[in-house]
Amino acid sequence: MSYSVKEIFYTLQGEGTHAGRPAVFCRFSGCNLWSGRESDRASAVCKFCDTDFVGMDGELGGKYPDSSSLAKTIDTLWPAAYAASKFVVFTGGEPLLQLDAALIESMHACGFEIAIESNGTLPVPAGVDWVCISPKVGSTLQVRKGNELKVVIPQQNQNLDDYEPLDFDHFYLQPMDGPDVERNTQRAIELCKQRPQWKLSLQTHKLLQIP
Ligand SMILES: C[S@@+](CC[C@H](N)C(=O)[O-])C[C@H]1O[C@@H](n2cnc3c(N)ncnc32)[C@H](O)[C@@H]1O
Ligand SMILES: Nc1nc2[nH]cc(C(=O)O)c2c(=O)[nH]1
Ligand code: SF4
Ligand SMILES: [Mg+2]
Repeated sequence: MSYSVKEIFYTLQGEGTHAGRPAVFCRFSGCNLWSGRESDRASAVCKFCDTDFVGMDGELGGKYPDSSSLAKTIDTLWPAAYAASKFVVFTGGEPLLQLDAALIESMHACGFEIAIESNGTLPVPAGVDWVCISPKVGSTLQVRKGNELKVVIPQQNQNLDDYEPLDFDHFYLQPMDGPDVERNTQRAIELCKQRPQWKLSLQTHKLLQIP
């Protein structure tokens, strides 16, 4: 199968458990919860997205004809002398619309540990090494276990009680970026203190002004 990729870049993971860890990000085009068009945002299931995932016009974006060509391109961004710590994050858009067994196999063959950032509405294929799920109110959460659950707050009609029984190793509250980010951050801090099952996840790449 071919893959539609918006961009591929090497940076530090900004969020969650692996914040600060060098990673190649592969951002797939397209999402099942928003078209990516501003004119559709108000009527989308997910209305607060901070990301342009439309088209294939970013750095190293394009249509990759097969898994080995995509894996090879991702591998070129990793410093060759440090092959033991190869780490790729598949995101989007929604990566589980495209990530399949062939690409997982090709990434492992290149020596990569594989992480995903997903909205949790689609099944996770076998072989993914780190599963981060960020549920969206108004969508049906299919993935109920994984490594980290990263809930963006606040969302209308959100109830953290719905998430606390799920089978994740880490529970994060991430303040929604936008005009109210400071207020949302204070709210996240208060909620973590009230419900210490949760930890704070900041989007450190934005604070650092790196990709
Ligand atoms: C752009 S999404 C792509 C992956 C996947 N579609 C998902 O939603 O998890 C990557 C991460 O950014 C988070 N995110 C998106 N918009 C945000 C915003 N305005 N403020 C804080 N986090 C945001 C998402 O919840 C998700 O954890
Ligand atoms: N540095 C950095 N860390 C990230 N963690 C999750 C991201 C995403 O957009 O999925 C992201 C991103 O876009 N950049
Ligand atoms: S599900 Fe993820 S990629 Fe899709 S619109 Fe929401 S935050 Fe953006
Ligand atoms: Mg991002």
